[in-house]
Amino acid sequence: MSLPPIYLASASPRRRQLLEQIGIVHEVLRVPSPDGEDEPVLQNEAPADYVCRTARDKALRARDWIRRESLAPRPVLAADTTVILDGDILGKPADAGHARDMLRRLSGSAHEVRTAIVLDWQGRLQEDVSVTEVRFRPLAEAEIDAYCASGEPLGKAGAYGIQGMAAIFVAHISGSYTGVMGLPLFETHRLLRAYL
Ligand SMILES: Cc1cn([C@H]2C[C@H](O)[C@@H](COP(=O)(O)OP(=O)(O)OP(=O)(O)O)O2)c(=O)[nH]c1=O
Repeated sequence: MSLPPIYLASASPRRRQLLEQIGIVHEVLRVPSPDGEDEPVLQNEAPADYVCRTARDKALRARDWIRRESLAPRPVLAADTTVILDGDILGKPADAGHARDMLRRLSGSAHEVRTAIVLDWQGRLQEDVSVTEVRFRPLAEAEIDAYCASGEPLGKAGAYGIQGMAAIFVAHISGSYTGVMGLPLFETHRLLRAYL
């Protein structure tokens, strides 16, 4: 069944690649964001709420941008990926030192990766979320250093990319591999098929 073309409101090359993988015709919408950093967490906001709110905010910023720029109306897809360890949100690392701290924490234990997806069409927001448990084997200091020096942790939630060199850290996953990468394809296709 063919789906209409959509806007992908994301600067993430992974999300574009994943959407291409399942043949969804799309145009990348580059909505100017306040800065390239993670949105602040609100007081007493649970990680599960944070990831959904952030994805909704991205979709709503895209809605405003389409209106302001008088772009052709089309469904908008936005997403947010967050790594959660012991109830703490591990966002994108600010620098290599920050990445090293996160990887030390992830070493030898299991964490959760949540990716919220939001579809905005005809004035209504529809959302879904994928939840994946990822377990890292214990990491040696030297491999954490080498991984940080590679630059791969930057721009990625939790300071790693499962699709890159960090694949060798991942002992087990339970959930959605594409969700960890940034766009859960099963849930995304299901959402688009249900509402478009
Ligand atoms: C855990 C993990 C995250 N990531 C990436 C996916 C996301 O790009 C990023 C999480 O940041 P997000 O804030 O979800 O997304 P983004 O800022 O990169 O892009 P945009 O808001 O414009 O859509 O981390 C991986 O590529 N691989 C992984 O294994």
